[in-house]
Amino acid sequence: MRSYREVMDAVALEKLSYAYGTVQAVEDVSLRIAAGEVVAVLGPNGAGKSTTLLMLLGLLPPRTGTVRLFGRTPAAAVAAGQVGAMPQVGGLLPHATVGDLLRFLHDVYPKPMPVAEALDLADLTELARRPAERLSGGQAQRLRFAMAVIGRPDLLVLDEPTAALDVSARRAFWAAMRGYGRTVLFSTHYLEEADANADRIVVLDRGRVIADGTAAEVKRRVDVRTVSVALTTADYSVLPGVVAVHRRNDRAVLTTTDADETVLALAAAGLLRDLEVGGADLESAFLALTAREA
Ligand SMILES: Nc1ncnc2c1ncn2[C@@H]1O[C@H](COP(=O)(O)OP(=O)(O)OP(=O)(O)O)[C@@H](O)[C@H]1O
Repeated sequence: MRSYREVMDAVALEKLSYAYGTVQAVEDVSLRIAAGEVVAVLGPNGAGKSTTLLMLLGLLPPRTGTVRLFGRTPAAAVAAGQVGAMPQVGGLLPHATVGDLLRFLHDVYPKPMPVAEALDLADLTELARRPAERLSGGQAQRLRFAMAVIGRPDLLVLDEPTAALDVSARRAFWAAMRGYGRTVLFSTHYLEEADANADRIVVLDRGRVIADGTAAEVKRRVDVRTVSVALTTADYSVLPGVVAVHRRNDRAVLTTTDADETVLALAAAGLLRDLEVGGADLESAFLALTAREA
């Protein structure tokens, strides 16, 4: 029997796994997303983000595990018009105009939004008569977004929606996404982007969920600093807090999750020469987190 929660969650992934031949792409991923949440799936290249989203959409059959969207199978939820997706790449009919493409989709869905509303949401009103082949990369991406939302899906799934967009195109895209106001699941490589646009961040690495929480919680987990001292032959990797050791010229550069403990241990071991302590930026903190789980 299905639990109440399972019926109510927009997304319920239960112990999902997938392998391409011998490559284990996704391993034992369980995830629940409540209706209305905006969730980012964050991870480095090859972490398993796209594979997870393909299984979620019913486009790839899981080796093990189950997917439920609003308590239904992905196929049933998609057929009911509850799911809109923006794939990582996707052709647009080149000669059709922006308006034509949206009008066509409008007539396909059971409860669509007016074409004018989709144009407005994606900031494409001025470009309605433009053939799709003459859109810039950022404009084409906004058209894919409009095509994903025009059916008024309850769940929007976006796979790296801003890959290859410049800064201003990214900003316009996220403004459009935030205007939608329903359950959104998107994947990204960028911690900053997840932080700015999601209520919750799920960090995936080598096919597994390694962190799941609000941006503040995930950032706290990746609150790392660099401690550097004059290099000796000591084994720095065993010191408390240390997650990575780099040798740079005549210095040992330690990435640590607890700078105080690391410095105290360096002092106790007589290794405290020429100390420098610095902050790590968010991106290197995220890299340190994914490296630590290796
Ligand atoms: N069609 C395929 N055949 C073989 N291996 C694949 C295939 N697609 C993905 N993989 C492998 O599965 C793993 C997970 O890939 P996936 O595309 O899901 O990761 P990702 O997090 O979306 O990566 P990216 O950020 O690069 O898009 C990687 O090791 C990848 O090389």
